[in-house]
Amino acid sequence: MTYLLQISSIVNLHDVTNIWHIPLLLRDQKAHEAILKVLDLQLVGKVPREPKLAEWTERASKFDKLKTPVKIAMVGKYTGLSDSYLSVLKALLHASVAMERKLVLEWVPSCDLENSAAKETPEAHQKAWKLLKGADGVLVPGGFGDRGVEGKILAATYAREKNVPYLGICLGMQVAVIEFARSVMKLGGANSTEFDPATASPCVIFMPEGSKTQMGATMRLGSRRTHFLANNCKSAKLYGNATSIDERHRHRYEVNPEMVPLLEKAGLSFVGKDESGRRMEIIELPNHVFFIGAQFHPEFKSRPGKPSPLFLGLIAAASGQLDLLLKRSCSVISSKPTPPRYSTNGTGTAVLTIKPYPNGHAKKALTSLVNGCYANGNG
Ligand SMILES: NC(=O)CC[C@H](N)C(=O)O
Repeated sequence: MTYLLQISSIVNLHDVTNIWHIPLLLRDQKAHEAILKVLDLQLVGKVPREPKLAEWTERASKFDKLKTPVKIAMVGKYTGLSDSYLSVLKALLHASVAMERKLVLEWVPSCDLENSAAKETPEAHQKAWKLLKGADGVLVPGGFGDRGVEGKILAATYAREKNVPYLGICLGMQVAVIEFARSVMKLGGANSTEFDPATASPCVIFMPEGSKTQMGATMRLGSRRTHFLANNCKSAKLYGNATSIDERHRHRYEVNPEMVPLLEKAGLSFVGKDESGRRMEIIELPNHVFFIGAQFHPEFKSRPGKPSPLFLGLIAAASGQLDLLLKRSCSVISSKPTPPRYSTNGTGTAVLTIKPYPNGHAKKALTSLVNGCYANGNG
């Protein structure tokens, strides 16, 4: 069979400084017109509308110009395979762009932080700790299985004790709870039953409605509602003083509701819960510069022009801009929500000029944002 390919249907995508330039290359070569033609979606007698890419263009070109770095240590298991954490990586990039910082990501294999690595692989151990200690912020992403968990717990201890900004996602929140129980409440053997089914202090447990024998379709998945219980907490402010938010989930274990009163008494705040009030969604340490854990995955809803509020908070805290961000975020929300908008104040510092969208998801792309830039230029 012979296909006739129209010359107008051939586009050339050469290497660009960052991936956000690609839609612009497509537009320049009128790829949108070719696609509409092939799909027979052209309006008769009308010229195809030009794609609205002004904000996108601004972001793509500013992306290339960012200089001030923000260094984030990503403490995980598959640090050799960045694609395993692609959504997290992109969410960090979106937030860095919004906060006008060049993202420098340090991959820290959690196993290498563990005490056993000091003997077995001393060089890797030293390197991992050097990377962690050199970072402006720490992120512990989601994960399954016990390999490297003790290293993640050590990273949480480090961030808590040294007042280094910390964002824990799903497993990253669970390890922060385990760490708090062990170090602050002195419950030495505290653990998740995922890693130690016989632990005497099960601060993270298997969810009652789950099934251990049937792995398919038994996870708590998808979009669920979180209700904020304290509106003076950082996360509620970051979400524009929202009373509730919808974020996406993917987990089998949860913070043990029976242990919550004890954890709270010892100083850990559970600021977001599900509608039943028994399922913990967000933790915070009130006296820490930024120590937040979320049972959900905020990275899944992050977009280039509307960064996830929790990622924005991490990057803001890691770059000394959190106070400013929170001050603006907690101003009165109008009945008609508007997206957060930033401009520069001439010193390269981001200034939030418009109140955030209450559910944390801006309806349109942020304007006046200078770029964040991940080292490989991809994003
Ligand atoms: N996505 C995750 O991080 C899951 C965390 C943990 N393994 C659980 O199933 O609850």
